Amino acid sequence: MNTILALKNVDVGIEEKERLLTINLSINHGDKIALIGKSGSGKSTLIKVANGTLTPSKGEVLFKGTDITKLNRTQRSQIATLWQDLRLIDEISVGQNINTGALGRHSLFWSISNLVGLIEIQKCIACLEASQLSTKFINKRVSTLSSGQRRRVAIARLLRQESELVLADEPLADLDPNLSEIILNVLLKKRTSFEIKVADTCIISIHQPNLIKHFNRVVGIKEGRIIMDCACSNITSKHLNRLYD
Ligand SMILES: Nc1ncnc2c1ncn2[C@@H]1O[C@H](COP(=O)(O)OP(=O)(O)OP(=O)(O)O)[C@@H](O)[C@H]1O
Repeated sequence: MNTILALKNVDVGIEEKERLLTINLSINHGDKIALIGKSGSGKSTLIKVANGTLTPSKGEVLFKGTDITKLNRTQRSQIATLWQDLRLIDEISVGQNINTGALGRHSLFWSISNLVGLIEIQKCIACLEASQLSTKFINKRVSTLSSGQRRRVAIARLLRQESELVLADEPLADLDPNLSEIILNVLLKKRTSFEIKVADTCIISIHQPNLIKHFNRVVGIKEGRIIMDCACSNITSKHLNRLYD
């Protein structure tokens, strides 16, 4: 099994409130993981630990065998995150925001050029199309967009990173059912007609249990502990009741 990311005996928040407890999770190349659980169960916390921005109080996180805190810039750029709060830059355009997804692969000169004016427009257009946003948005400021449009800009930025691993925290929030299904199919690489490389491996937190059939693995969190980790074909209503009661 080709493990991309491993969380080993991870605890978060011992001194305050416990947010994650004894998390052991191996993510293998090609896994498409639905991360589910009640609000406040620890999904966002797990995603932040998995991308290295939140340091566990105990345990370790390894990306392809290397301690996540010791990754260089190129290795780090292989992990793309869609943040729950999106973290878009209101003052620049949609296209420029999308390009920030590629900063990890480029020089400081490239970053500055992107701030002066939009560059590599074709790549931005491919990401916009994959995110189901019209190219007419490319020069608009993100501050003028609706919440669902902003989320899709963040998804386009995620795709622009062309990473090996995607960690997406509620990418389908604010989206209607039709768009949710299309975007999910893009993130799961089931819809591939775009000029953009999509990661083979992903963890996607969702609040819609009816969508777990699209994934091949389901991880369920309850009160900071993983209480379910299995193939989605094995999930029963009993599992879901236990998770959400
Ligand atoms: N910055 C923080 N400092 C301290 N505790 C936090 C912080 N962020 C979250 N928590 C707590 O950690 C627990 C898990 O929160 P988390 O955001 O990971 O849940 P979640 O499953 O993503 O919830 P939701 O579905 O509502 O987004 C909650 O009890 C929350 O109050």
